Amino acid sequence: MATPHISAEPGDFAPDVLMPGDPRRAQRIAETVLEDARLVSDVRGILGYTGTFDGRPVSVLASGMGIPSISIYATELFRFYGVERIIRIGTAGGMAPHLEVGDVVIANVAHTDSSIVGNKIPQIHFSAGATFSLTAAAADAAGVGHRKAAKPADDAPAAGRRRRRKNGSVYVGPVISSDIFYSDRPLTNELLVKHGTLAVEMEAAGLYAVAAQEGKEALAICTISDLLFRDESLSSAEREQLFDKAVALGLAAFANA
Ligand SMILES: O=P(O)(O)O[C@H]1O[C@H](CO)[C@@H](O)[C@H]1O
Ligand SMILES: O=c1cc[nH]c(=O)[nH]1
Repeated sequence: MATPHISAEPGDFAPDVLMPGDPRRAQRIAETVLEDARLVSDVRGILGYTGTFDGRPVSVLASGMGIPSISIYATELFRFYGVERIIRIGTAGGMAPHLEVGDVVIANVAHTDSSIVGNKIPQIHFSAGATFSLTAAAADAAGVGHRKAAKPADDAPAAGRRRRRKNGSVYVGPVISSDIFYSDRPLTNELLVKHGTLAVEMEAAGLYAVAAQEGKEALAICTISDLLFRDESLSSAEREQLFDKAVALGLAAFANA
């Protein structure tokens, strides 16, 4: 029983699915992290695989870019393939000044400018939140615990700040899931940072809204691929390959939540 966008048969997907945006990142995760991975869907080049990790069945399916795209794949997996939990393995632009390229953000909530999510329930500003148990398990696996991650003092010199910490720090906090990649809204970005937003990406809020609607579970774990307020970014090849820590946290969350 294929759906319009997934060619797999019932039972082909595991209840737990890792979901990167990029189909080539999905293929790399399947080939380098999962055991005995087999291709279960390739409609539109959106590759889906099922294998095992530490003896537990796990699938990986790309979402494509943006809330409409991830909403289609998440809905079809939850509604027609028995999927219970989806963890997005994304990239994101760092907004908060203490973030560095290579850091990881566990998105406990996702603000959005998307009307699909914002207007989901008439007259209500829908709150797009991750599943608590997955968030807590991912944070525990990262050693972040449930306390706010330590930030460098505001008056520390920038170079000193960078020397005192390693790339690959993990933070738990809000992201903005925007419909606009090439955004020209400096005031909006400044206000989002003032309100504690860590990073910008394009899918988490849509995934959380679909999970809420379908009564399922979801989380987004994003690796910082570029910095909005500093001239630093990864190439497309690096964005395809930089997922190790996020995948490890996602798999730990599936195992321990
Ligand atoms: O790397 P992925 O997971 O696709 O995530 C980010 O990258 C894309 C934009 O380049 C958007 O999908 C954004 O959310
Ligand atoms: O949506 C995104 C993803 C990565 N980097 C950005 O600046 N925006």
